[in-house]
Amino acid sequence: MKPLPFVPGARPAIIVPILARTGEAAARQAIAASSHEGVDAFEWRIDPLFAPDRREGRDGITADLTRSYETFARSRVPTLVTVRSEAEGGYCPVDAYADAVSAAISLAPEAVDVEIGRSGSAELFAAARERGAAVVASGHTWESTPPAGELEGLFAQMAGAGADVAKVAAMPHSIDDVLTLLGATWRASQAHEIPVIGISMGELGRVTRLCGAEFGSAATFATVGSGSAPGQMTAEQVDIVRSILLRG
Ligand SMILES: O=C1C[C@@](O)(C(=O)O)C[C@@H](O)[C@@H]1O
Repeated sequence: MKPLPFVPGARPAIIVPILARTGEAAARQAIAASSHEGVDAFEWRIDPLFAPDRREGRDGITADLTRSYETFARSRVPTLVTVRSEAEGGYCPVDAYADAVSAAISLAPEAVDVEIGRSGSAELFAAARERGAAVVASGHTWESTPPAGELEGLFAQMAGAGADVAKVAAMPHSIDDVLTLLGATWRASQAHEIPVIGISMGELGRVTRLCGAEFGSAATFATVGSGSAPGQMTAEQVDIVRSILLRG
């Protein structure tokens, strides 16, 4: 288990997703979540601001982002800013994706999520680097869990593209799928220099959110309040298991 470049400390990180329709609501959630000691990073999911039913326009969104990010920047907790596209289970239309990630990068957060499967991802990697943000490359398969070779190929593609962190999330339909994801995560953690994150979603995959670090995963997404994906557990629950596994 390698530590994330944007999180101090070597223990598996607890990342709390912040998902709200406005920047102001997101900032309020971040303030509430920062009082939990076990929280190592926020993931501000800004894609709801780019949803097709929003009417602010790009200038209004930029103003909301900039104003609200001040709260994140003042926090002791580092922030990963994520735009999840509609293609991978989020709210941002694919044709607005690159522009939305550019807006995320211009906030100069500690880290930015870039979906490896979107066109223009290489340029976004470079832009994030230039701004000093670590790149968390990501790939999600919501329908099923691909075979181990494909999952390992995805991790390798991310590492080869120069990501600082490689993250893969897949939906299981059986315990075999969960084991496939855990095995691929373990082998990727041994094969690449960068930290990897492997998540099996839904009820079946919950064990990967609690014990993923034992299989080489550097972080887990856990909630304070509402969550951002099926199967997420509370930060409190994950923190208890983490301290048991670390024998702390
Ligand atoms: O990539 C991920 C992982 C995730 O999908 C999960 O299953 O916990 C939650 C998302 O918010 C995040 O961007």
